[in-house]
Amino acid sequence: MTSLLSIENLKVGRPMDGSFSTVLEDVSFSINKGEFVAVVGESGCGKSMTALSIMGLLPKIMNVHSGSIYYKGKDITKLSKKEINKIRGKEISMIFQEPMTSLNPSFTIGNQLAEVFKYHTNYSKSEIRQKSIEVLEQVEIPDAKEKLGVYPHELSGGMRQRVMIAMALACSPNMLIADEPTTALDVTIQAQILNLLVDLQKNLNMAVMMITHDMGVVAETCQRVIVMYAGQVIEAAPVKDLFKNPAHPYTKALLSSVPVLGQPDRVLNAIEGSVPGIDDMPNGCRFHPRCNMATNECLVNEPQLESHREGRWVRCWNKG
Ligand SMILES: Nc1ncnc2c1ncn2[C@@H]1O[C@H](COP(=O)(O)OP(=O)(O)OP(=O)(O)O)[C@@H](O)[C@H]1O
Repeated sequence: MTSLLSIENLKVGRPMDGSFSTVLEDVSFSINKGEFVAVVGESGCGKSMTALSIMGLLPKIMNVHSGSIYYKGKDITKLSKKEINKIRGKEISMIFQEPMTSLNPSFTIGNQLAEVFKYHTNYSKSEIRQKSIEVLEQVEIPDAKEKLGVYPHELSGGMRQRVMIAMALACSPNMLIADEPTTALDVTIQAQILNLLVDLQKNLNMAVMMITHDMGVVAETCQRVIVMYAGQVIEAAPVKDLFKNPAHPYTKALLSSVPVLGQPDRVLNAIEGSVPGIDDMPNGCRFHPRCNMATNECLVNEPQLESHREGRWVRCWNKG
């Protein structure tokens, strides 16, 4: 299968007085056309920075130090602002955790959708109105025509997230990045939004990269999983293989901290310790201080991300 997006040895961070404080180190993975991929890991592992690197939206204090992000074969880290603006929102779109922080409270839903179309298309006013209704219907918002005239605060959290998805879909992107899209929603609404994302991915043959903490969500929605730890990819595998047979001790620990329905006696293990900060990285394997399988080699030498069985990649000296 050909990759739609391919990240190769990406290093991102913050230049400081002649030194470089790294938040992403040697990040490599790819996403195929129409594929639903989850990026998981604890808070601070670099999931959002990876997404923002793809979007060309890193915080001003950070930059791409080295490596590449190929989109349709072109390295988008080398594009000018003008060139990346043409891709962002049109070919690759992103939705965030809390729609209220992304929607402008002073403008109607119709106004905000119109802005997206005006920026990326040459549609007339009436075409924009028609397309806006169509895209709201696509995300299953009832009474789409009437909703064009309402303000974000007049909608529920779930409806606001649907509006954000509609704005992201407006120009039929090839790829949608969803950063914790359901975290701010209650459980029943979460399930509806996830089902919607899965349906859209299938019906539109759109690639989805979903960032989440929730392994339950991963099991139900995704085809492949990228596990990140301390700014690196430590495992990548098809979802069934990962759940059945996790190879990295961190992935095993993440999975053993998730409750399973019908297994009330299962012991849940919290992962002791915390993700190291960017200026506090241990030598050797970054996970070794928290790993119950660490050997002397892990303390000294940094493992590389290596192919491990078909379709799987693992960064560990003791992969199981
Ligand atoms: N604006 C920023 N300025 C400086 N450092 C930042 C900034 N945003 C994130 N970082 C640092 O970059 C690293 C990666 O953070 P990132 O937000 O990508 O993690 P994450 O895995 O997405 O976490 P979460 O699940 O909490 O969103 C962390 O060490 C974090 O402290």
